[in-house]
Amino acid sequence: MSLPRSVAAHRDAVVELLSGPAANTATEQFPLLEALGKVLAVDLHAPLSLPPFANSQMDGFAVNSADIPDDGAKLRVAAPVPAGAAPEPLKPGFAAPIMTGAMIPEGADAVVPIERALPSTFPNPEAEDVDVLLPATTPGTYVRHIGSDIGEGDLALPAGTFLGPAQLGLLAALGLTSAEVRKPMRVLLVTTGDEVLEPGQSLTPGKIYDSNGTLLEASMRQSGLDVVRTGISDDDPARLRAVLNRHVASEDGQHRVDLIVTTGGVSKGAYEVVRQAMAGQHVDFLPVAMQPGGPQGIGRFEGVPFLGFPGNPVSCLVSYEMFLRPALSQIHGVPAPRPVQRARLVEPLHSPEGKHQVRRGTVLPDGSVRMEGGAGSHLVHALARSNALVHIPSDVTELAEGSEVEVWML
Ligand SMILES: Nc1nc2c(c(=O)[nH]1)N[C@H]1C(S)=C(S)[C@@H](COP(=O)(O)OP(=O)(O)OC[C@H]3O[C@@H](n4cnc5c(N)ncnc54)[C@H](O)[C@@H]3O)O[C@H]1N2
Ligand code: MOO
Repeated sequence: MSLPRSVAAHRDAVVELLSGPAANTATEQFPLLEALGKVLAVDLHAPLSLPPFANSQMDGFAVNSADIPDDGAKLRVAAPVPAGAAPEPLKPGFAAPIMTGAMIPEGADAVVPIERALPSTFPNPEAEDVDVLLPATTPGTYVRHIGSDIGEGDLALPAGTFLGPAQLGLLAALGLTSAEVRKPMRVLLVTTGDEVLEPGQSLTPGKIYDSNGTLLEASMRQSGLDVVRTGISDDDPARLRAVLNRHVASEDGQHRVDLIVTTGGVSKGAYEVVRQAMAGQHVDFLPVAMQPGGPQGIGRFEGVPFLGFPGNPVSCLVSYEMFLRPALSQIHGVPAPRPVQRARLVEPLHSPEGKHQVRRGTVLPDGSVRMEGGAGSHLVHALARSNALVHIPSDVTELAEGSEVEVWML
């Protein structure tokens, strides 16, 4: 039996597997919301400045600060400036009621908030010859200057940026309706097992529902991947091979998927469908010194990169988080790596010798971490309560309460 491979060595192998000539350099234009979770293909320069005009940060009075000496001044109230209006220039000695977001009139250089005015309420807009007493202010106070967020022509987002809510919000603020994105990497995801049923079917003795498909497709979609599902494969290797062949069949020399991920059928049972289906392919099945997620398959099926994750749901999630997700981050810059923190254990822990253990836990507001469930890789409920992966290095077998561990925030 081969010696277990270290977690780092297996991650390197996954990086190498996926680092070949870029499978897909094509780009596509997507409407903004459909670009969510995808990667910007080009450097994007701002077509306009933000803010596009100087505007008020407060409800108050737009003034020329030079009109108000240190001990304040009474100014004549000008026509009000609501948000959305293009105001008249401000005359000397006047103060214009102005609302948050409204354009600063020419001739004004500061805003005095309404709370600091006397009286501290806006006059009736119909009333004529009304005065207001205002304190001194300095140029620029409560003014949001044109281009103070980004200037027209400046780099708004570099190529390679992951488009999340904030980035799409920026594109919308710039008036854009679509984005040119990298055609996402396409993954064929196949869950396997005679015992596994689609959720929604009626559960008969000995069967369980497929959680791996949903868990991994959700993980992959969050990382911006395009996921193709085949339905659950039973334990017949010939049928699984046929399914894989159908999906990798070349079109004009182009593979239809960039990566195959399977779950289950990789360990030492009598019916290991994935192992059997890969006979004759350049695929290794090997133990990685990690728990859960020990048994792993890696290689190429008909030339297409292949990863075989073990069948237990938590093993699948941990395999994804420990190998595929970091490899994508390293190669493509997206998704962003999981935030890494240190946290204090609220309880003592044991860990098997020679294996990097990845437990699931909840990082609490005081910086400590509570384990959710035990080490078992079938504990999906405990996983669903967790917000972090808790790492216990392979050379550590005992940790006392209060010990510091590395956690990855999910
Ligand atoms: N004699 C040994 N037995 C096992 C070993 C070992 O080293 N020697 N390793 C154990 C470990 S660790 C793992 S992990 C599993 C890996 O097994 P497989 O990848 O072959 O997966 P299966 O046997 O098909 O399934 C394992 C487990 O997961 C459940 N499962 C499978 N698919 C799904 C799915 N889509 N959704 C939800 N649950 C699923 C399946 O019913 C099994 O309970 O092997 C151990 N055994
Ligand atoms: O490695 Mo298995 O994934 O512990 O259950």
